[in-house]
Amino acid sequence: MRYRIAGFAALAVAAWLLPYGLDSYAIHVVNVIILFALLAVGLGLAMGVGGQVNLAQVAFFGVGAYATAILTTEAGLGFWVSAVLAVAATAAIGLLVGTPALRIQSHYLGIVTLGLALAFTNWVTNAQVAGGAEGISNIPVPTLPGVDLSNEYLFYYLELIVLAGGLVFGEFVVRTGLGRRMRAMRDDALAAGALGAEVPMLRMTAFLLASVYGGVAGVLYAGLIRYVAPESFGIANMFLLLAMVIIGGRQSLIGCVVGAVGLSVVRELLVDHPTYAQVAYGSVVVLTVVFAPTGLAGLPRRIRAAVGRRGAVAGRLGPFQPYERGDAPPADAPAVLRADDVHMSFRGLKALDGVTLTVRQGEIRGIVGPNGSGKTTLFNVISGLYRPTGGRVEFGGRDVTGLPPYRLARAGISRTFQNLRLFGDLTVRENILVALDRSRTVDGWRYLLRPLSVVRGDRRLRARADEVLDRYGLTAFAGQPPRSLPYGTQRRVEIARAVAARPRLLLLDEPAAGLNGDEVRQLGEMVRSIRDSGITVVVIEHNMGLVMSLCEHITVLASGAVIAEGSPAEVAAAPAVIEAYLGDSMSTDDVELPTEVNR
Ligand SMILES: Nc1ncnc2c1ncn2[C@@H]1O[C@H](COP(=O)(O)OP(=O)(O)OP(=O)(O)O)[C@@H](O)[C@H]1O
Repeated sequence: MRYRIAGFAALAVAAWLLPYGLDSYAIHVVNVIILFALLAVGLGLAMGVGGQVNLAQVAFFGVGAYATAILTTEAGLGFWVSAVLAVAATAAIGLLVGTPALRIQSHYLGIVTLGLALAFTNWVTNAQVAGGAEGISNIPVPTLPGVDLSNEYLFYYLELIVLAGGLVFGEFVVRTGLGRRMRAMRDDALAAGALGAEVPMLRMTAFLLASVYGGVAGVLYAGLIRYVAPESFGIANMFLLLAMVIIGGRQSLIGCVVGAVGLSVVRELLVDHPTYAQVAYGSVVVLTVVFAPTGLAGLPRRIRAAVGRRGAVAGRLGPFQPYERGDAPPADAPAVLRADDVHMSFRGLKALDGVTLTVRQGEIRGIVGPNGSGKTTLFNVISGLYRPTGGRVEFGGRDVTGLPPYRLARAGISRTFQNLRLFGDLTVRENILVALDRSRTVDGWRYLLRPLSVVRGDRRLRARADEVLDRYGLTAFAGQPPRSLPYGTQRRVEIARAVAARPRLLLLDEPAAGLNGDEVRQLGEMVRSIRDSGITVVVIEHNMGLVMSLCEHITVLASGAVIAEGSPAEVAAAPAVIEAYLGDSMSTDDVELPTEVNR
């Protein structure tokens, strides 16, 4: 830490002294590089942190620059008033460009944002108000009392301060709740939603952040160059910017700056050889993607991980510390969950065919059935991943049919997944933090206006996360990415994460899959303790030994319909169940299933 602070201090001093060694051309180049760095940080926030492909970043830059140009020259407003309006306009455009992200993702989103960016260059090339192909000149010099900003040496310091502010703010976002939820969404949007992260709002926030950085860079560009023309905001610069972010490392904001500086220097060196320049950028990008997919900034971590894998001793999984017992629910406890005649069809295939089910408060309910009988689909409907094609789901007496996962999670439904959906690039502690964090994305204004309250809130969450880690014996792995852990430990992290969301109803999808005998026994104790703390549990499981010993009630599904329900003994004796898949081998005192179902 001390080295890091010393490093930053040395860098700050070097940056402050830099203009003293530069001629007037070089300082101009540096000023342009800083603008690219600011753009790259914005792009890094949207793409690297939020996982949203955004090929409109240079268009945001253009909107900021053009809005400043138009407002100062045609509307006659002062530079700074125009600047504020220009950034607001860019933010509005950013939200507009982000709207498609609510429906489409990955390369499709890339195509749409690129299309919108091209539409922008087309518009400015043809619109009279934007000066057509000639652009707009005579933008006034920004005024600052006592500072002559027509002097590029002084403009450098303005840019430097803005870039430093942008970096600090970006890092602040990345390392606290908002950025953590965005990173969780990037790693696994589905799991993030199931833990209460408001995925649509987070996607819009990613575009909002990118556009604000783009807008600010645009304003500075207008003030620096005092002339705007369409070619500065075209596709060539967009790809250059993209290359900067990929080379530097999109998941690290510092990496984005490094990429911007590095590639700009290469561009400057190759300025007399434009043909080779394009080939050079392309080659560097390809080499980076192949040999350092996390970019230059990711290299130290990869090296550390590689060395650590050889040398370090893995931490030990501690024992689970049971929860304190809550009050036992009364015998006539109300229903927490009610599914009423739920249907779910996939292009004609009936995965659920009129499932009706009531789960009372304080129960541990087992859901069993042959492969493909609709168990996971039922969970997906209850947790909002699928909107049922028919029927109704009630939670806590309220109709919640078709609500999005994040709303159901916030209402008190939490779940795990059959194939583990941990956030791979977050640490174990951060995985827990995402679940603990209930702040609303719309409260993101606090980052600007009440940053200290954000910091305090995050500190409280971290203390609670440490308690959760301690209870589940995971403290030794707190700082590690989950994928480095043994499978059984990962399963435990997922359960800890689901319970950290403080649900009233916990859905566990095959929690014993892949566990050894001792781990299954521990799992049983864990689930019982979770229930005793006051959380109702529904568990899908193929391990019949576990189901029979753990669940008071079992629902059996076959071909998407409930074929039996009752106590373990009743279910085991039901002829329909035996016929459906359990076979004669099933009885209450012989609970092992044939190997193909006992996994
Ligand atoms: N998204 C989907 N698109 C198309 N078909 C689906 C989809 N999800 C599930 N199905 C189909 O619905 C049926 C029920 O699947 P589901 O995963 O719910 O069964 P399951 O009882 O959980 O099975 P398993 O025990 O193997 O996990 C299967 O035939 C499956 O192929």
